[in-house]
Amino acid sequence: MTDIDAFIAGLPKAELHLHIEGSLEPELMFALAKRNGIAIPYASVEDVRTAYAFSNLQGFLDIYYAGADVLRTREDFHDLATAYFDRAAADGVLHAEIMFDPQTHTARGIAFETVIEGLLSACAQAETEHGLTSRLILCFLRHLSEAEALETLAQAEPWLDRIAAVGLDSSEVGHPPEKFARVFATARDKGLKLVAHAGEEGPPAYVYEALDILQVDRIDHGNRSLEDMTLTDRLAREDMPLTVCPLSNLKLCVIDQMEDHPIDRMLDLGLHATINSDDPAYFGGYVADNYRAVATARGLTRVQLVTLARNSFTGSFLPPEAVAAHLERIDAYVAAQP
Ligand SMILES: Nc1ncnc2[nH]cnc12
Ligand SMILES: [Zn+2]
Repeated sequence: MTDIDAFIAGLPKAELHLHIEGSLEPELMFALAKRNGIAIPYASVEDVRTAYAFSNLQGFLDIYYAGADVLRTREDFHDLATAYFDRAAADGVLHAEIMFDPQTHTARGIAFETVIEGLLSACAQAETEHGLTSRLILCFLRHLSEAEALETLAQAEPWLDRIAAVGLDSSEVGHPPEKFARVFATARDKGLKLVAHAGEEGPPAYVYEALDILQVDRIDHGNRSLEDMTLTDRLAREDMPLTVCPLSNLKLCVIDQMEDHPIDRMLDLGLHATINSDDPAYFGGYVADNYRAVATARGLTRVQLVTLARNSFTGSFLPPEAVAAHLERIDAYVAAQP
């Protein structure tokens, strides 16, 4: 391990953009398929990994939704999230805000309760076993209708005190944030925080809509904001967190090579950028791998890495006193470095 790898592994960090369904490793996919007696269209773990070559977001989503079919019981969701938390804890993650896609499961006849109770029990266990705190973000699939999103929000009603935020994911182009104006207004009225994927493949106009119409608290990805300097100035001025996902950007061809990643440009522009893994089982790495990949390709300094880690806590939905305690942990870690 190089100095910078070790520095990244020990750096206290939060993960703010992680789809729990995207943390389904091929080994667990096979184990759950066996446990639930489900046939899957792959002969081996290697066969699955070979299939994970994507040329855009939709190509990935098709495989990702198919993979989720092995998730059937509360125990499956618990095991999925526990596997993620174990990996995250090993990567120095102290707090994780986890997205889940209930519609991917309710459309297959899996009850909302099964999904969320499995996830919540894993969240409680991660706090006991690793001291890792977490929040849940309920994402609406934007290729489905606003009425279906409202129905999903209604199903979530008994658990709203255990859901931090709602989000918007799936196929971006052709499904602008505006389509979900009423469901986000309803969620805001219920006291939920708001996030949305915007500017991953979609144009800067979608980022404006997420800000002005949905009134989000964070932008997931936001890469294409860099095409519009008026927008980047605004994002910097408003200190709007961007949950950037370098390995995802590479695998989904948002960038051609990691050497082209704009993470340091984002920091130079004063943007509140954070580093995250998005769908680590599909994109080849967890959060520390994402830090390492950009650190190596872009020659990031320790000061820049610390800024990214600080941004992850200040951009989180933790209360101010918890954020302050995490920032102190980062300071103590940095002070203890040789
Ligand atoms: N990167 C991504 N963009 C949109 N929807 C997603 N769902 C899971 N990962 C996603
Ligand atoms: Zn995402």
